[in-house]
Amino acid sequence: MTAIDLNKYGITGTTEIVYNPSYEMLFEEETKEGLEGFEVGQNTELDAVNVMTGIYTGRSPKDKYIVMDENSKDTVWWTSDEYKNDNHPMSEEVWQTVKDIAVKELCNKRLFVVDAFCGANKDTRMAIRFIVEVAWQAHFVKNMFIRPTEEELKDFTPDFVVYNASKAKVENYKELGLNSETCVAFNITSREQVIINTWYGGEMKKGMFSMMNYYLPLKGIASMHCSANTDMNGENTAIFFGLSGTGKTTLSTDPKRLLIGDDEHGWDDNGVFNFEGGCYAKVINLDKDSEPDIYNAIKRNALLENVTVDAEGKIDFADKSVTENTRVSYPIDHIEKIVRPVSSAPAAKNVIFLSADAFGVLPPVSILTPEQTQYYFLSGFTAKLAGTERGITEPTPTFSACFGQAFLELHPTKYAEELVKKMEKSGAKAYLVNTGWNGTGKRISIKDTRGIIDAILNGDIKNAPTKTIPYFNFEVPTELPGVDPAILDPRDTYADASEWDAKAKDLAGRFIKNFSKYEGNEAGKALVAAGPQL
Ligand SMILES: Nc1ncnc2c1ncn2[C@@H]1O[C@H](COP(=O)(O)OP(=O)(O)OP(=O)(O)O)[C@@H](O)[C@H]1O
Ligand SMILES: O=C([O-])CC(=O)C(=O)O
Ligand SMILES: [Mn+2]
Repeated sequence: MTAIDLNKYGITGTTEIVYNPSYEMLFEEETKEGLEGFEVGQNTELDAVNVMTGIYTGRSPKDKYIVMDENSKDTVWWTSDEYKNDNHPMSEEVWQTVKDIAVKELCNKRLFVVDAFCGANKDTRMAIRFIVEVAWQAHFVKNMFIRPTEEELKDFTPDFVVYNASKAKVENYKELGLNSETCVAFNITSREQVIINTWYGGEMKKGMFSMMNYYLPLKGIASMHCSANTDMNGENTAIFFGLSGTGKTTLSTDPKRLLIGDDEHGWDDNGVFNFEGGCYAKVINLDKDSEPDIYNAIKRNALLENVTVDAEGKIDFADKSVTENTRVSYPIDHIEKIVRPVSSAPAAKNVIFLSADAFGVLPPVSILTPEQTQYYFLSGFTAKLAGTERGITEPTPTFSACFGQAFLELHPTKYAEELVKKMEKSGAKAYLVNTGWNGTGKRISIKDTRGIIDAILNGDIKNAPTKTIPYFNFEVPTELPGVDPAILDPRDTYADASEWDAKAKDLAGRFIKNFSKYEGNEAGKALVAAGPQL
């Protein structure tokens, strides 16, 4: 076993280091006698362990901080009154205090240390060292990040260190001017992340994604919250942007194509590459027949989170009593059709923006002009359903720049600039795909959406007859093979088209209002004409 010295991080008195545990070892650790509380894992009928992640079953953006220092002060896109975001500044003094809390928590313990990579390309990847107390957190990062070979581990020198002190609390947070006892802080200069009082693994996954989003665009590489796949020859690459729940994981897992990755990618002069070594799929209401590949990926070494499991290990995927955000992480090779051995492929030819529109306004597919591409990328629209089940209340519109505002460390226009450059070079076309609702009150079926995606990827959409949708000026096909023609013009899904009209005007107004934050400069102003018009 590689000798790891934690003293240099200030972590002293370590009783044992479990270094890069094997999957067998993780299974033993997660299910061994004597574990308590949220450390307990339970094996299930699918032979994957399920864990409860604790109070936090999702990320905590209000507790996210970045150290403001000489290096970061003029580069990071800080939150401001004009444009609020999740990049809250932290002073170097407060950073030292929270780091001390984390280090103290990790002293005199038996710890798991996982060394892994973020980024499939050797020249731009980050070597990350995760120091955690909880076995399943080690399992989560082993699944989600790129697992080094024995050879790579021999001379592994971390570029970034993550101190996960999920069991600690920032007791004096008020005094420190922080939001709560929970803290997720990044130091871009010393290249460290500190996590306190949240057990949720997504803070490590999306934390390192945020760091890639900082470092890569500054090197001229696009860094994107998207899934990606390519054809069986590894030639016709597509990327799928979208906020949570819009279908990145579902639609990129396609038995006809090779998966590159389901959530985080870079795009450099050689093409599109995955940051991750695994996938993180939603499992709420997971259906074996409509999503066989994801279902079959749930086996030994996959890790379920917050799923309801009975004493015999029987899983109830329909139960959302713990959270709607039930998940499974699995190493990417649990999916059969993937790009091997490195998760990368040539530049994308098709760029798809996924939006789950709960207003029932957006067409299921729109062909975007280059200007519309920029406008809708910067807008990053999706809608969440407020009410859970019956009696749908108000849909909640979300405008999240670049379909991933929570993870952007630079100004959104920087990501748009890099994407446009790459798209121009490869001659890529962009489409806006509504995976949400229409006038029927039902969600557009996965079958119809898959038919639309197929038509984009095999070029059928280029030969389809089209029409223009008012207010948005979207060009939409009127027929596509394998897609119900009655849904392609959203107005046709309403008993009375004037209903669509009223909702469309309302949504157009929301876009216009949201976009005003980009109108401070000439480039932003120039894009207004590409957006909805009232
Ligand atoms: N037409 C549709 N297209 C895509 N997904 C759909 C559609 N209708 C229903 N769904 C459901 O919506 C969910 C999409 O979730 P998915 O995990 O693919 O989103 P995601 O974009 O990967 O989110 P995250 O960023 O949180 O991982 C799935 O549960 C899927 O079954
Ligand atoms: O990490 C994920 O896949 C879920 C996600 O996008 C988020 O954290 O908002
Ligand atoms: Mn996903």
